[in-house]
Amino acid sequence: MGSIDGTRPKLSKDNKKLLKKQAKAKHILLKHEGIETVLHLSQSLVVANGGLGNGVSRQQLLAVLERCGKVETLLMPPNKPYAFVTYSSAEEAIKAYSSLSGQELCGEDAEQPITLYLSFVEKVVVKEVLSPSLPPGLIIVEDFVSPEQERTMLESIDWDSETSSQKSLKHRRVKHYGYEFRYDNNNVDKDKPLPGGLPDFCTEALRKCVQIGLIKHDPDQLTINQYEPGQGIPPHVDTHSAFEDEILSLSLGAEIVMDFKHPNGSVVPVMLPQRSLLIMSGESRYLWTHGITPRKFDVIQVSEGQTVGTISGNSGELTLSKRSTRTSFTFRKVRHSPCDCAFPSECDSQQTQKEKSPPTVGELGASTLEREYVHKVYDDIAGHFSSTRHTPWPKIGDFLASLPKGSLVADVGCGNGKYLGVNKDLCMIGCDRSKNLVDICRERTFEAFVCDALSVPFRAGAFDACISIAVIHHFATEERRIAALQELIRLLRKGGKALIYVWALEQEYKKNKSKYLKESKTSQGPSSDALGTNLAVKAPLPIHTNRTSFHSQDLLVPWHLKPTNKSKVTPENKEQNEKEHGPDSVYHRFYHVFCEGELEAMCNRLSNVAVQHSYHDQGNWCVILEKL
Ligand SMILES: O=C(O)CCC(=O)C(=O)O
Ligand SMILES: [Fe+2]
Ligand SMILES: [Zn+2]
Repeated sequence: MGSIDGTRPKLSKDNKKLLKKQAKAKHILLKHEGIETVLHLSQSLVVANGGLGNGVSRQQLLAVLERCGKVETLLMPPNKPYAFVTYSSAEEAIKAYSSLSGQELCGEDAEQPITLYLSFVEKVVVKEVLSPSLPPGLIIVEDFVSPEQERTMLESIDWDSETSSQKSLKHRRVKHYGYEFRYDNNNVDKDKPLPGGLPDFCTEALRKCVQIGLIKHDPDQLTINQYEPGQGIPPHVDTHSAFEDEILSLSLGAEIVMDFKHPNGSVVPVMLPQRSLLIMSGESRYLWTHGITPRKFDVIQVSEGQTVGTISGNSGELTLSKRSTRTSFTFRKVRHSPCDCAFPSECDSQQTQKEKSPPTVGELGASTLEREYVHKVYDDIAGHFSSTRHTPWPKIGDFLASLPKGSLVADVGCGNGKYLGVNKDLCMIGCDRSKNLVDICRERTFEAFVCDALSVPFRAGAFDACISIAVIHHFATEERRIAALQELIRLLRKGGKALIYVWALEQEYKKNKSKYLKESKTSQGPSSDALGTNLAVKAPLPIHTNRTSFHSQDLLVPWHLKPTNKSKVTPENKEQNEKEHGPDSVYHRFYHVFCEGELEAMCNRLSNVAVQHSYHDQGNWCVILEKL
């Protein structure tokens, strides 16, 4: 406000801008990270925009901070857009606060300079995560080949000879020997070995593997992957039925961090030093995915002697390492009989056998089921349903708040439009299968239209972000759930984000009951046992008792319709309702509730996305995806 009382010194335009930006940075820190800044002076500061996540390295930030005094500690949490510095005295911290706030810095990967904003913090608290241990069955042998051998091997690759076994994939260059690996079916043509077998320049390294007893099988397939900085490979499990247990990967040319993920969501970043050999076997080969995040820098440990293995979560020891060209030699042995590993959930050999038993909900059955038990029901209960859906969930609000101003966002399955208006800085468009719900959105003056989530009439890559809240669990088969996911991803531009929520089988997580279980009320109406309606008899699926734990993944969930202002009960529609849904007006919605890891595993099967975050929120499994 343009104060003219003359008591306050007039701030320059630049100063005002700085203060405004600083206030905004403080607000974001508090809102997203729970970091509380203080007004009084202290020895510690938070440096907003000075984090590893901003592409700022420890060395770079230290150099700037040390101009103002002696730095006692500098904590840089992995992937975060801030760092914490503690000076040996408050005077030094004050000096830093006044001279560095608003200062521009060119990050290591800078296209644009970033601006630092400093604020005082009482004390520095960062959740220290214990250094994870390596996934079981994973071994790294350092200095597996000599620098001379490395050079010979790299120089011997004939990238120029155009063969079908060499492809320039979007994310990296590849070349196959022994057998061609097909990226369309993630398998090899076992009866079509490539002429020439494995090249001679590998013989020495392979002999060493056998000699020191590292492997049981002699590899007969080699894939050479070459990654430029910024390139990677999506998380995957090498197809069980394609290759035997041990998979070897020799890292040449440069080090890189490979991420291993367990289906329960835990991620273990593993440093693969230059000239090291990685051996994946057992659980690490069959159950964990491995992948390389496409980026130009890795977060690594500064402490010397820590060049191999897992990266600690200790933010006092982390920095960035610039990637350079890495060439990996992945050796595998083609499998000629079905896999009988101990991890059937990830095993394609063991799944095919399962799929031979008759499906419970066939493809044709699936769309009929969805029509009767999802689309029609939502249309009938729209008014009442909408009256129970008003408060946006905080984490979904946070996701929307994190998107840049002006982002174009699709809410696929928007229901009553609960999220369409939560962030006025976004341009949001909703769609839903239920016309009555879409009408409610329009009454609320939101942009919304009717469409099916399997086919959203927008051009591919049109959106900066998408949300899919409580939608995918309404599809009756896995293929349709994957198709819905793919459609969502199709809408995203490269680098675009999607937030997905599905209902969880596990309604109690880490000893906490979800809101759904806690809200158990006696007024919830009859339990499933009392529902002897026609529908229940026709329904091929178990009927769930509301506010209790789930006993099956595919089920019908009752909805007890109560009249609302919008859906006034007239004698006529009461009669019609009772005819169709029994005297209680109980409707049933089909759900497939997801078990732990299921949503993430589904996402990981898609080649063009990376799961950025995966969590449990109020009885839902949730992921944030980025389109690659
Ligand atoms: O580059 C690597 O080390 C891994 C390559 C890989 O996982 C694959 O080709 O399946
Ligand atoms: Fe692999
Ligand atoms: Zn298997």
